[in-house]
Amino acid sequence: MSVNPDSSTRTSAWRDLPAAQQPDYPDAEALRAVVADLESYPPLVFAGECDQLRARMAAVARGEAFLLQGGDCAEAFDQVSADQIRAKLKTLLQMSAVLQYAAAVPVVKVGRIAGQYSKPRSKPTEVRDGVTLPTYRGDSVNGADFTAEARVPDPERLRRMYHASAATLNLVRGFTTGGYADLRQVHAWNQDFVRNSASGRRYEALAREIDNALNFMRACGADPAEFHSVEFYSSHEALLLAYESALTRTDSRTGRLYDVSAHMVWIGERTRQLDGAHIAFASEIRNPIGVKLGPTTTPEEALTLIERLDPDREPGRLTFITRMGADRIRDRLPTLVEKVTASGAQVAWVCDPMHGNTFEAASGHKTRRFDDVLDEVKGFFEVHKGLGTHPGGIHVELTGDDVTECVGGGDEIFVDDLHQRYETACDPRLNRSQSLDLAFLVAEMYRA
Ligand SMILES: O=C[C@H](O)[C@H](O)COP(=O)(O)O
Ligand SMILES: C=C(OP(=O)(O)O)C(=O)O
Repeated sequence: MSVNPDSSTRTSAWRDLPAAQQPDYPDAEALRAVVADLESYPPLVFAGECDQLRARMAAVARGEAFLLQGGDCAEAFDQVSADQIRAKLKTLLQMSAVLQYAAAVPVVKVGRIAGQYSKPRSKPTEVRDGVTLPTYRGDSVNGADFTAEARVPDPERLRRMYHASAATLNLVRGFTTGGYADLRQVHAWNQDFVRNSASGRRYEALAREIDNALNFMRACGADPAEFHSVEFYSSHEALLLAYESALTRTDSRTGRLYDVSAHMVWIGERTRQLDGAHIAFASEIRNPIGVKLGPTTTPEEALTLIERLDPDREPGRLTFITRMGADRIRDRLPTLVEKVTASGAQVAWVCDPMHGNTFEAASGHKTRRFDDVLDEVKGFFEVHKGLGTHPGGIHVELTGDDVTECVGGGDEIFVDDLHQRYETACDPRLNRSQSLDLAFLVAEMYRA
């Protein structure tokens, strides 16, 4: 199929370039019709909010704030429910409270949420019991069921992605501004969790301290609006260019193009080719942009990415999300950071400790060791401390549910437990307890 639907008015350079990891739609006309509809739909976010996030990310790049970016590896259409969205949000709010209080740093909160429906894959096909079918590429592309019918890419799924994103974002906005995210709720976020988990109990002790601090401030007459709601932003991988491009709009204030499918989008490790369509697309939009950098990234590539995506060297515009693997971060990251810093660019450096640490357990489950995740974050902090640069944040795959997908953590999950609640649509996520453990440990590292 072509990602070059004629109906678009947003002609741009990316359309003539090779686009990796795009679905092979059997019906080009059906794709064109969906894209035309998407082009007419209202934006999911406002350009002004993207600018606000860019300003927040500029503080991260300058070393004045910390990014917490997290959520599902792959959102799924059948999981757009109040319970699941609330659980994810609660986990992120708890992590953020830990970081803000224990590390005393402003936290920029960004979900992998309300649009994270598309997955780049290592292989185009999957084989089970001798049967070969196209690989599952996320609910925005095809179905996860292992049947020939489910695996056919269906452009109607792009429309469902838009509606699922809109419903999710609507609830997220309700939760974050309607009282649920009020700091007075620090205990409520933990209520269902505290009794049976060590990290829950540790959190509860911290929540009591926050409560005391709030009471003290209130007694002093200070009760700022910032305590009653939370700035929360959405993000996802800008993978499907037909969708992302259909959701670009010209901002009436500035005349610039924004991808209004999310506040921030990132370009993945598999699609960041310098001469490819994804980088060209990202260079044309004004949103804050992330780029994943794996262990093979050369300093020259990083510098060219800066040239393409942040030619004005604007702090907050570009975030490098490194995902090297625990065994390589101390070796690969220093040169990249050194050369980028020497170039004068002020990017935000963020650690994704998940994607370089995946392995297959004997049971066949894809998993990650909590200790490897932690070790990669430690390596990230060590490198930045050594170079005098700012460890700007973490980017994590997590869920608010008590799944058993990653091994280890304080409430330890063993390899033999993986089958119990292995629910991810793609890669293994930290569960709530592991996420909180990570937040406490990161707070300690940041403070140190
Ligand atoms: O989340 C990232 C990728 O989509 C995922 O790691 C790819 O997994 P695969 O190697 O099973 O295709
Ligand atoms: C695919 C992802 O990561 P990466 O591009 O780093 O492999 C992801 O974050 O979902």
